[in-house]
Formats: sequence, C-alpha cells, structure tokens
Amino acid sequence: MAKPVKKKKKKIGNNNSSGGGLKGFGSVGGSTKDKQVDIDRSNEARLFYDYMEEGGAGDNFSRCVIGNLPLNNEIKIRGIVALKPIKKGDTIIRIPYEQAVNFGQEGSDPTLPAVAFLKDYCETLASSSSSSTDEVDAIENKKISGKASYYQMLPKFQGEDCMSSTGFFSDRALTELQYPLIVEETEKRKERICSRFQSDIANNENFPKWLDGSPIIEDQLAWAVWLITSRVLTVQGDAEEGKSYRLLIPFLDMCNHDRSSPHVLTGRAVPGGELKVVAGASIKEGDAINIGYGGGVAGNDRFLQDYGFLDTSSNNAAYNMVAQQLLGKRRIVEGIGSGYLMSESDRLRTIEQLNLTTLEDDMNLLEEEIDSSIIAAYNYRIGVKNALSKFDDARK
Ligand SMILES: C[S@@+](CC[C@H](N)C(=O)[O-])C[C@H]1O[C@@H](n2cnc3c(N)ncnc32)[C@H](O)[C@@H]1O
Repeated sequence: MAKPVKKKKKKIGNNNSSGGGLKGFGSVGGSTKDKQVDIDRSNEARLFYDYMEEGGAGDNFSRCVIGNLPLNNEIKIRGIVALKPIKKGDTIIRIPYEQAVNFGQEGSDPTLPAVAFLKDYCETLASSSSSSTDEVDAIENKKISGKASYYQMLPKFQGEDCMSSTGFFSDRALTELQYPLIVEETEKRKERICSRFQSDIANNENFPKWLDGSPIIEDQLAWAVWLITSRVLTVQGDAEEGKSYRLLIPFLDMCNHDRSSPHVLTGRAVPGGELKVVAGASIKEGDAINIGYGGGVAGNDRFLQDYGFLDTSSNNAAYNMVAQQLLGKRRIVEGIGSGYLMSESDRLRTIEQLNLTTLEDDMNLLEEEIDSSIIAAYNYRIGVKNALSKFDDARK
C-alpha cells in the first residue's frame, strides 16, 4: 500500500521557502547589509516565529523580521527591519488580536497590569520549562514553546534597557536631572510599586514564584512596571462599547520610536480583530520599521520615565515640549499635574534647579562622567536648557 502523502508543514526559518516563511534568514539582499542590520537568527527568535506562525501571523515574516539596527553612529538596538520594498498604504505588520495579551482596561496606575503580567510571565515560563530552570538549556532543548517563546524575547529582568528609566536611577542621578517633577513622580511610582507589592504579592501565598523557584521580589515588580509603560499599547475595543484596553502585542512591540515615522497603527481589541502597522510612506528593503510613541505629544520628561531613553528625533521636538511646559505654554501630558499648565511655583522651582549649573558646566561634567544614569541626567538637563534658550532667543 502506498504511504499517504503527508502535508509538510511550512517551517519558518527555512531558507528555501518563498512567500510565507522567513525568507530573510539567509537571503536578505544588498541594501540591508549596507544599512548594517544584523537579522536575529537565534534559536530564541526562531521559536518565537514558529509561535507567531501557529497563531496565524506567519505572513509578517515575508515582509519584516527582528534585527539589530544602528540607532546612531555608536550603538545598535533591536527593532524591526523590512525584508523587501513595501508600498505606501500596504500592511507592514498584522497581528491577530488573539495573539495579543490583554491586561484589562486602560488606567493611570501601571502597577495593576504589571502584577497581571508578572503572574502570567512566571506561570507561562514555569510550565514551559518545568523540567529545567536553566533558560539556555530550556531553549536549546526546544522546551520553550507557545506564549513562553514570546515572553522569552522580552527584555530581561535587570537587563540594560530597563535600568535606563528613572525608576532605576540612583538618588544622585535623580538629583542631577535638575527637574523636581520627574523626581517626585518617580518616587510616587516607587511608593505605588511598594504598596502594590505588599498587597498583591508579598502577602499572597498563591502568587507564582520567579523562574528559579524563589519568591518574587519588589524589583521584579518594578521591572514589570517598566515593561508595561514601555511596551503596552492602549487600543480601543468595540466601537459601541467605547472602552480601551492595554495590550502587549508580540512583534509589533519590537518597533522602535521615531517621531517622524509616517506609519500608522490601526485595529481594535475585539475578537477576530487585527492590530496593524500600515505603511504611511513607501519602504525600502533594510529600512527600520519605527512608529511614533506617546501619540506624538509626549516630551522627554515622559520618555525618560516611561521608556528609559531620550528622544532626539525631529529636531529635538521632545525637548521643545518640556521647555514649552516650563514656559507655561503647554499642558502636562501625564503624571503629576496631568492635563494642566505647570503651576507657577513648579515652574519657578524647576528653573531654579536648572540654573544651578550653566550649559558649559554641564558639558564639562558630561565629558568626565561614566555612570550611564548620570550621563542620561546630564543629557536631559542639557537638552532642556538648550530648548529653553531657543525660546528665549526667539523672544528677543
Ligand atoms: C516597545 S520597545 C521597542 C523594542 C525594543 N528595542 C526591544 O528590543 O524589545 C521600547 C523600548 O525600546 C527602546 N527604544 C525604542 N526606541 C528607541 C529610540 N529611538 N532610542 C533609544 N531606545 C529606543 C527603549 O529601551 C524602549 O523602552
């Protein structure tokens, strides 16, 4: 009897595949190389692509993949890169709603979704690698599968990325910002983390353990809060329901920020829905697929607290926004005083702090400094002072 012909499952990462699969793994053409993009060919990434394909999102990887992209002349960061030209108006990324992780309705306290995330993260990774607590071993032996393969791709606890947000700054680095409202909001967020940790985790014997079996510590909740503020998107639900939800959207959450990005985010948090990035301009092979964070209205006060980097795109627009707040010409977007103009007393005490050193002093201090948080603090106050002086010059 003839053997039944088995339908071969198309495997992502197979270099011979055309269309679907991960065409780019071995075959990205010249321009990607010219742009110095290293495509992520790790086992971890392949397992993640398999998971996405199983959930119906495999077509994305014929258009774009994860790579390390040059951010400026010095460093590269992980992001999404185009594998082929994409026309304006075409879909770049398309993720079924069912593959997103929904942390409930939008709200101003990030510790709530962070607790939900931390619980899911620990449970998902524990059940996936139950026979091994060693992450590397688990990946190499392909024990990581399903959603765990996505969680495995997230920036790690105590990794460099999260340490650059103000929640992880030393007291000295916070002081060096010369910006009291950031210091106060950071402290308020830390207090919230502390009380949420006590109420929902420390005294809850049913809360899952960390990956190595030890009880969860407060710093792990702080890391989860940073993951929420830096990666979760607020997406509207059903049009009639009128609610918005906080979604962690695999793959789409690997797009970096560029204020001038023309690409558009669309979609709804509804069963059967799709979350998309649509090309707002034509894309060339090797281009980074960036999106604009913070709805285009967030300044560097928010970027440093929520994402852990300073936005210098679009002629330092993110610094100009902070300067406009300080001059009473722009409302505060989020955090302390949200929705209002900065009070006169807050403006005065901030300007007083910024006047403690001159721009020249700051540039000299920056040159000597090696601590990355203090470097970020100096860069922040230099950026704000430069923006303030531009407005001053314009007034003269
Ligand atoms: C939504 S994630 C984007 C993907 C992320 N690079 C990754 O590897 O998972 C947001 C984080 O990426 C980094 N990031 C995004 N855009 C950036 C930019 N323009 N400059 C510096 N870091 C950026 C920051 O660490 C930020 O908190």
